[in-house]
Amino acid sequence: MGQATSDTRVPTVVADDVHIVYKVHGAGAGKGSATSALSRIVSRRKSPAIREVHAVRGISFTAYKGEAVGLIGSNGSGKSTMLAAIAGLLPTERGGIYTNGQPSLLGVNAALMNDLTGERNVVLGCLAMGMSPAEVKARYQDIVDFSGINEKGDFISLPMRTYSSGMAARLRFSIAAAKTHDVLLIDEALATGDQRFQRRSEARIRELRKEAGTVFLVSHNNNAIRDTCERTIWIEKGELIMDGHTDEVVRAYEKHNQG
Ligand SMILES: Nc1ncnc2c1ncn2[C@@H]1O[C@H](COP(=O)(O)OP(=O)(O)OP(=O)(O)O)[C@@H](O)[C@H]1O
Repeated sequence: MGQATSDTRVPTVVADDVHIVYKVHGAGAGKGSATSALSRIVSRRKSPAIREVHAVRGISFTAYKGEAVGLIGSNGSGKSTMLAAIAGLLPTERGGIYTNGQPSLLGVNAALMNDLTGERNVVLGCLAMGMSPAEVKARYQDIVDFSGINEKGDFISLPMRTYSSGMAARLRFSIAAAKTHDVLLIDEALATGDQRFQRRSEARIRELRKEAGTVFLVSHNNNAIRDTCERTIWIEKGELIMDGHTDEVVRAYEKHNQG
């Protein structure tokens, strides 16, 4: 008999040689269009009608239940693209992403409705995440309190368009964090909000991890990554540079940025 393996971890996200290509239509093409007039001014070079951006190039990893995984890398390295692909929002050009459980993307662009009040958005957001009306009623006050939206007045009854970007991001996070997620994908949510809110959200992410799922966190804030994730994946130019313990990976990333 061979040696028994004792890996009892449950895989939640498997990325297998993932390639993602954006196809940008109308990049400078089209007779007489504003874009072509503009491109005549800015450049004499003829641009193709469709331009391809190969944003993710052969990334592979497996994430497990109970893990919080940080995604780091410089601007445009492919972190948000990878997150959107895990959420199932972008098709892969090559390779595949397999998820065990429902991924939820909580990002600065999560869909809330600007013309509706914070109150209505909390209810709709919770229903959209699959909560029953009774659950929404039971969780409503906790969500509003967690967001801190009402600390400086009755903002929750005002339309979301009157909120600052930080307030809106806090409300999005609070709605998404009210539910236990199989796979929770967070894009820069911790970078918004004041320090008190950041501490609250970091604590909530730790709870969400204990409650079962896997958390992915994209951030330029290395301290938030250190405090929240014990594993980190570093991406540059769409390629995986390093995948390991957060301390080691962040140290290498910081060293690379200093050099
Ligand atoms: N909708 C899009 N259409 C075309 N190209 C895109 C689109 N979104 C991103 N890209 C390109 O894909 C690459 C990766 O972008 P992505 O937003 O994933 O990077 P990122 O690491 O999240 O960056 P940042 O840290 O600046 O948020 C970049 O070259 C970017 O220009």
